[in-house]
Amino acid sequence: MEVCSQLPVLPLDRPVPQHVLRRRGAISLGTSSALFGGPSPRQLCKRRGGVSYNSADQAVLYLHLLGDVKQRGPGPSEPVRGAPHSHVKVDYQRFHCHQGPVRPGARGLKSHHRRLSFQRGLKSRHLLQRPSGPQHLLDQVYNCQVQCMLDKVDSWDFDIFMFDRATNGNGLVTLTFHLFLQLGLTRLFRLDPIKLRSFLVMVQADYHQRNPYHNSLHATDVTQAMYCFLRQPKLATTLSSCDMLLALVAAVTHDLDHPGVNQGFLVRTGHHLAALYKNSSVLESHHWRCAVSLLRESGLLDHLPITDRLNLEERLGSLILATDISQQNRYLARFREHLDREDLSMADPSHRHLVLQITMKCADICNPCRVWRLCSQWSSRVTAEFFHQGDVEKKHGMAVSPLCDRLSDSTAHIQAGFIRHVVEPLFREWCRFSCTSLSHHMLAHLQTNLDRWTDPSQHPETPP
Ligand SMILES: Nc1ncnc2c1ncn2[C@@H]1O[C@@H]2COP(=O)(O)O[C@H]2[C@H]1O
Repeated sequence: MEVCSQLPVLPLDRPVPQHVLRRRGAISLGTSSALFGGPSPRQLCKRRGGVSYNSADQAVLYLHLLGDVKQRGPGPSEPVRGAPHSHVKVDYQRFHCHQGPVRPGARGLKSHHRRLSFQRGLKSRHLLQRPSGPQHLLDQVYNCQVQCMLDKVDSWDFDIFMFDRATNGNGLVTLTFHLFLQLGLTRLFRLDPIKLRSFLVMVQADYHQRNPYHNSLHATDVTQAMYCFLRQPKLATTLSSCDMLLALVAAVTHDLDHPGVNQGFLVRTGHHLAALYKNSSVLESHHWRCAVSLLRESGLLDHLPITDRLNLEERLGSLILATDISQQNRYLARFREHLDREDLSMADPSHRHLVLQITMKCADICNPCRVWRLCSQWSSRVTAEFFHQGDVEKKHGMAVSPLCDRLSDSTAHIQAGFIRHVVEPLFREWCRFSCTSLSHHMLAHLQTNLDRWTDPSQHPETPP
């Protein structure tokens, strides 16, 4: 396993700052006693130093030791004298595979598991399993299921909820990594697969899993939709590889660090982000800046010339900002004008960019165009998030935002309005631009779903 060389080292004798803990995680010294099999945690604690890991790199533990330390590594346990102020890198995978000083179930290992994230915990458990156990067979079943699902990742009826369960909540990383390979982007841009994975792990972690709707599952769903759109002939034959790269990165990052409340809430509560972005496209600007910071932190594009990187970052911003739903009419009017004049030229980079913005918008709000089985789940999730915001507003004596009052709004009513006024106008234009079987399929689902939402016999609580 390759080791990232440019990882920042935690300061040796100062406490780990909270922001470093959040991004990189930290493991107490107790863990290192399990690793070295030697001194007790108490003894180690007397020494200064620490153990850290990078949340993006699941294979390596970093030990920072001060003083004269006897170390027994995970391989043949020949004692090694650490130099004062030594900084030791430990191959985390070898640590788990090697059964030497560490026994599964031993105290050190248990505490180790506790401190790992869900994602990393799963991975390490997997590495510890014996090849012949029944759990291992279950893993095989899940791996096969994931592979089978990925083979159909271009299907509009792709069940993202089942995929997320099959990947144990790691759908974003698994699916996006696969799509980078599928589109040949990893090879074309000479992307380091480890950095790509690190980037995606950080992206997934920066979505709030407690949000019913704006979480990593939504980002995965949007990325899968984006892939379906990129495969449409109008795009597949005209977009550059750079456009494709941008489109995937924008889709997967477009709601990063979403707080689960809307811009109006942030403005009215005087949130610092609202002040920072002057009450305009507050959330989208934040998602974009988070995306840029993770791109830079992962070093994914570091090998590209700086001008190309800056240009990519700017265009990424312009795609993410296009998802601001309050600006929909502006984008749609421009798109419609081109379609009416029939002057949209995919050879023109600025026209291609507008098309990408519209594609991004379609991917973002395509959930009502999915088959009912999927669409209804998204509807429940988005309503749950709206109503939760309304509950918070009521609790603090604020005016309840539109669509957020669980006493006077209903899922069916919200969905019917959203489909009629927002989704349908956008997808009608999209269908004019890309008149394919997928576009007709989406419009057909949209109509079926609208019929169900507006059928009073199915939704008796719907206001007339
Ligand atoms: N099924 C849906 N029903 C109602 N609103 C939705 C639905 N899907 C998406 N949205 C809204 O569309 C918005 C698109 O931008 P956001 O992700 O910021 O927030 C999203 C929701 O407010």
